[in-house]
Amino acid sequence: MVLAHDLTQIIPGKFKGRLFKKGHVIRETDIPHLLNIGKGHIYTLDIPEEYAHEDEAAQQMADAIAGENVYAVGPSEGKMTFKSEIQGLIKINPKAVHEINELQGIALSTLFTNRPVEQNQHLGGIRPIPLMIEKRIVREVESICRKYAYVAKVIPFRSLKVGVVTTGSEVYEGRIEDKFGPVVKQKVEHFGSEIVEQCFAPDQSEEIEKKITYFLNQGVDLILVTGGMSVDPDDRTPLAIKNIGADIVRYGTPMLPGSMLLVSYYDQIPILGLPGCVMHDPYTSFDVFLPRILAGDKITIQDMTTLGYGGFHAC
Ligand SMILES: Nc1nc2c(c(=O)[nH]1)N[C@H]1C(S)=C(S)[C@@H](COP(=O)(O)OP(=O)(O)OC[C@H]3O[C@@H](n4cnc5c(N)ncnc54)[C@H](O)[C@@H]3O)O[C@H]1N2
Ligand code: MOO
Repeated sequence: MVLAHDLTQIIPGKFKGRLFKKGHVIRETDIPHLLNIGKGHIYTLDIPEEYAHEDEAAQQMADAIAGENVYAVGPSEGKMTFKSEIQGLIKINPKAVHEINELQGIALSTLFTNRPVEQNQHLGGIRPIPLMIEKRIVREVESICRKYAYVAKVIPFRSLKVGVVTTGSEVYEGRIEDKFGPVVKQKVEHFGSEIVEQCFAPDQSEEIEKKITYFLNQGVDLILVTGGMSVDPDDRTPLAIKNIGADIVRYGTPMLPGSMLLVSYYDQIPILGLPGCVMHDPYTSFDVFLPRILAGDKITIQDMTTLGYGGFHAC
């Protein structure tokens, strides 16, 4: 007899995958292996006209869901897996995902939207739950996908010229070595952008303003001002950003770490005030907004205020 679907073996901690492939002709020597994974009975294939086999349905739905720069691999065990063609920012439409999952017998699972992804990174997967599913349901998935501009896509990062102003009299006067520059450089370069120059300023608003203005005149695409973001009398960065006339989206971000982050725009140029934790903690609110800015998103106040729910990252 011919197997109607893939058969899965799970050995905890060691293996989870396909032991027998759909279409395999079962031989006598397979029987002990089948019994070892608990299969005393198997399905043979007799699909009514109005139904689609899980593999075929998964493939058809994956084609409808995969948008720009997303491709799908499979089917394996009735599932198609989405992957990214490029490094970029993933955009998932949660409304569409929820609507698809409300259909009987469909499981679509994705990453959260607005996360950076690497080339070939797994983004999600879709499978019908039963072995066969009504073709009508598959068509409904396709029509939901047509209704929205996208369900899943990846936006490439732009290559921006970035200016860094590092504040702190202790660094400016050479009392301590700058540790902020290398961290910010590594993060910016990882996404394919470039720090054109790093300037240093003491804890004086006018000096910080001069350096920000210098970068605006240089025509950089993004300005990062490091340190001086909290409450000491020597923390002058928010004042300096305000004084040069930038529109402050928000000073204070409900995420830990990174609560003292400031996002602002001068014309279209984003100017970010980065608190000390960005230098110290591996994942902060800066890691949320940097990839979005590089992908061309304009950061809104809602983007910032909604970060609190789920925004606690052990700080
Ligand atoms: N009473 C309060 N204390 C703190 C608050 C607060 O709201 N109330 N916020 C905390 C948060 S959150 C953060 S994050 C930190 C740091 O904020 P700052 O951005 O103001 O950091 P600084 O005061 O400029 O420096 C703190 C620390 O880091 C060293 N530093 C700064 N820049 C550099 C550099 N380029 N290279 C090496 N080291 C650097 C600096 O010497 C200080 O030791 O504030 C919390 N506290
Ligand atoms: O800006 Mo601070 O991270 O909340 O540590």
